[in-house]
Amino acid sequence: MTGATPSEPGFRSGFASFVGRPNAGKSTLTNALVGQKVAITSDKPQTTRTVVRGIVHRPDGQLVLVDTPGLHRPRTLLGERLNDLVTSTWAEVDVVAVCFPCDEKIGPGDRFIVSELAKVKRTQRIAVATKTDLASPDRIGEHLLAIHALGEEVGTPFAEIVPVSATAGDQVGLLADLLLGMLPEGPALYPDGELTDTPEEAIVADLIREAALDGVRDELPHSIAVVVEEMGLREGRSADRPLLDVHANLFVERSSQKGIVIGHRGARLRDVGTRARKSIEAMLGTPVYLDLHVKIAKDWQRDPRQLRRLGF
Ligand SMILES: Nc1nc2c(ncn2[C@@H]2O[C@H](COP(=O)(O)OP(=O)(O)OP(=O)(O)O)[C@@H](O)[C@H]2O)c(=O)[nH]1
Repeated sequence: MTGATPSEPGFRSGFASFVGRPNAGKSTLTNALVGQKVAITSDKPQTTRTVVRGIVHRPDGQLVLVDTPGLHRPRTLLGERLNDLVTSTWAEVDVVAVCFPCDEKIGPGDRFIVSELAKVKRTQRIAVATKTDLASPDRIGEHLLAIHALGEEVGTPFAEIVPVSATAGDQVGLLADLLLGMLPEGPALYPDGELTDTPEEAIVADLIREAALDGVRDELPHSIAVVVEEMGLREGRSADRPLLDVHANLFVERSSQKGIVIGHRGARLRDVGTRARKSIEAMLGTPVYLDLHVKIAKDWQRDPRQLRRLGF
């Protein structure tokens, strides 16, 4: 199979999705497999709102990773929509890989996800024990047994259980081999070299949101949305000195939150802008002028009209 070209028999292609409780390491694993930062990571739970696809290109196949938000008990309209998005994604992919972080015990949240997943019939499922670098070998062994027991308990045993560390790069290649082997034979779905089909605006919005969330300890984890209003190369610049103009709005729910985001005399917003600009530049390889405004969209998580406007 190795060495097959995208049109040859033996070439495999398809979709896989990482699921798991918030902070399980799904985005980091997607990035490690793709080899470039495409999905946002954050030490705050539930930040992955956009479905971002990372694409792993190999001589013997093409693996498209669909990065879904974490499933959680819905408390708002946004929460319900996110859960719908998660389950409909599961039914459309070839493999779902459930991530269980080694530094945390299996809990009711994991059981909920696995029993929801058991209802999706066609999809193959494997388990990934993530963050092995944070646990002792004994603890990892215990964790693998607990994952196995959970699969048995819900009546849908995992086809494989793979321990990995995305940050240390441990077993990431093996996981890629395994996922690829589970895909059907078929031609490449995306052109070679393409890493993601998410519009650049969405990636840029995620990077700005990531910068804005960073350091706001517990004040507003779920209350920030970013919309890129306009993005384009500035006219009149020579080809060797391009400048990308990005105009974005950062939405919060209340004026108290606006104060937190902006900071004393705008210091925090300036800092967010600088960090966001640097990560956009690193991602797109072009100098960026970032024009960032903070706006209030009152209770946007509960308002269908606002949700639509903000792209949910
Ligand atoms: N030490 C270690 N940390 C990791 C590893 N993978 C992820 N992390 C960290 O765990 C945290 C959560 O990782 P994410 O990849 O954002 O988790 P996620 O499952 O996508 O989270 P949500 O978007 O909230 O669902 C981040 O601080 C990561 O840096 C790993 O292999 N080792």
